[in-house]
Amino acid sequence: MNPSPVLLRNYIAGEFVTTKTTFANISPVDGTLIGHVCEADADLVDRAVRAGKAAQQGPWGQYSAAQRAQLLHKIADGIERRFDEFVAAEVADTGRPVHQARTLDIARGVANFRTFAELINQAGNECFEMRAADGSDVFSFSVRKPHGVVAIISPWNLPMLLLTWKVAPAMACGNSVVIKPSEDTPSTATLLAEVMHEAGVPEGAFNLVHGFGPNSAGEYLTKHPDIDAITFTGESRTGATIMKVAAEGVRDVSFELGGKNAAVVFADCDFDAAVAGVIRSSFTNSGQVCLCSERVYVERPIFDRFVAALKQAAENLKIGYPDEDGVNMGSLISHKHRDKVMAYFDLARDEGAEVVTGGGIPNFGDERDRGAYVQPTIWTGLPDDARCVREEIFGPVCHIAPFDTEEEVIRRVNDSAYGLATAVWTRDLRRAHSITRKFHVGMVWVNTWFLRDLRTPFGGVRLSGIGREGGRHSLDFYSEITTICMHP
Ligand SMILES: NC(=O)c1ccc[n+]([C@@H]2O[C@H](COP(=O)([O-])OP(=O)(O)OC[C@H]3O[C@@H](n4cnc5c(N)ncnc54)[C@H](O)[C@@H]3O)[C@@H](O)[C@H]2O)c1
Ligand SMILES: N/C(=C\C=C\C=O)C(=O)O
Repeated sequence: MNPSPVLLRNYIAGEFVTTKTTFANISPVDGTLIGHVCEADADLVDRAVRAGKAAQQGPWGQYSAAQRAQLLHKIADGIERRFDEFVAAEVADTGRPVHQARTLDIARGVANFRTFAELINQAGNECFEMRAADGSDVFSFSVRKPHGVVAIISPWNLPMLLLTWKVAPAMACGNSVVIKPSEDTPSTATLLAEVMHEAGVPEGAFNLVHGFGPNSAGEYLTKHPDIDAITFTGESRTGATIMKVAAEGVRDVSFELGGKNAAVVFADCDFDAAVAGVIRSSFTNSGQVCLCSERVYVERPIFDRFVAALKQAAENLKIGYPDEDGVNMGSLISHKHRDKVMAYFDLARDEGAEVVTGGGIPNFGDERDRGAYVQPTIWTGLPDDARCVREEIFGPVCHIAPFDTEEEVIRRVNDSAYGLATAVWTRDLRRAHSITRKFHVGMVWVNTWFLRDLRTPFGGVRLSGIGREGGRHSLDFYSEITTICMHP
């Protein structure tokens, strides 16, 4: 049972703002009311964007890169000071294990601010020298300036991690931001606004509006003519909708979208490590990670043994309350999302899948039966053109199939409308080097998964996204660059 319901407010021009229209925030663990959220209407979104624009002409627009870096470290300090509150808020909204919220979600929130504080402080700009036709030595150099006001729209699966992955570089580059978190996970974004306020972020530099997508804050924000760039993380079809809106005014976009990622397990792999790795890549966060492996291909000589081992490992996963000792998996984000996942469980049977394990809803015999839990599920026996093998499900489920040659598995992995991430398990270094570049994806992990160096480019191809963020790639997206040519 959650403590007394809280009221989550918007944050605009340095002030917390309530609204008459609110929506409920419901716990996915037991269906109880966590609190109410103040929904921003078009006027309030307009106020937020205007505050962001005004901030560019005020003190925030005068901050040097070093001053912005210092402020980002102060924000990271503020999150660390309230770390347990952020963990509790993320767990309340999502039902995830406390351990994951501590070691992944909130820890990455701090790391994102610290990483981009360092990067903006060290970032140099290009400078070239040439001899002009008149014999003069000419210097051409570039300078970075902010776009202005950046709309940041984030999803519910890794709320704090993904929101700060965008807020940190956007502010590092001097932009004002208006954030619109998912309606399913409003709590840590609201805590972040409190930390921004406590850190003394100049008014209008950071603004928060709560609401939904269509005909609500999300749409009002992306359609606002004073939004200079849009960074969005979410479903591919939502990205397509936002891209059409961004075309009005030709605004820059950065999209991190859906995936139908593959894990490829060769017979020469470290078997136990590969089993543990595929369990992680299929069931972390109840499979609600864009990078999760919903397709698993195993070289035929070890296929039967691997299926049996993966089945056993999946059945050993502890599903339960977020704060239970040793819990590995929590609930899905909502009943609505669970209905979507369960519809795929039914579809898989209709498409002829063999259910190796799972496929249903766990029976706890307590209030968790009012939550949004599903069983970790493994299928086999489906053809590559089955919908369950081609469409993103975004739950704790994977389909496992045998393969015989490298050429075959590369072709099958690439036979997808998505292209986000692939995980490869092999001890053969030659093979690892030769096949990894042949996958049409944004990222490939070898003998690991979701291990992140925040300086590297992150993003997807095809329906999985547009652009790359991470390291200087973020600085390039969140900056306008002017090239200046100096003739003596
Ligand atoms: N590639 C990545 O890095 C990455 C990371 C996380 C999640 N995702 C993807 O996100 C999806 C799950 O997240 P979700 O269900 O929150 O996605 P979603 O697209 O339903 O919503 C994402 C955000 O967009 C807002 N939104 C929805 N419609 C909008 C519109 N028309 N205009 C403006 N805003 C709108 C929502 O309110 C929410 O804040 C999955 O497909 C997952 O693969 C991708
Ligand atoms: N963008 C990142 C992760 C995305 C996870 C998708 O659910 C990251 O690790 O920076």
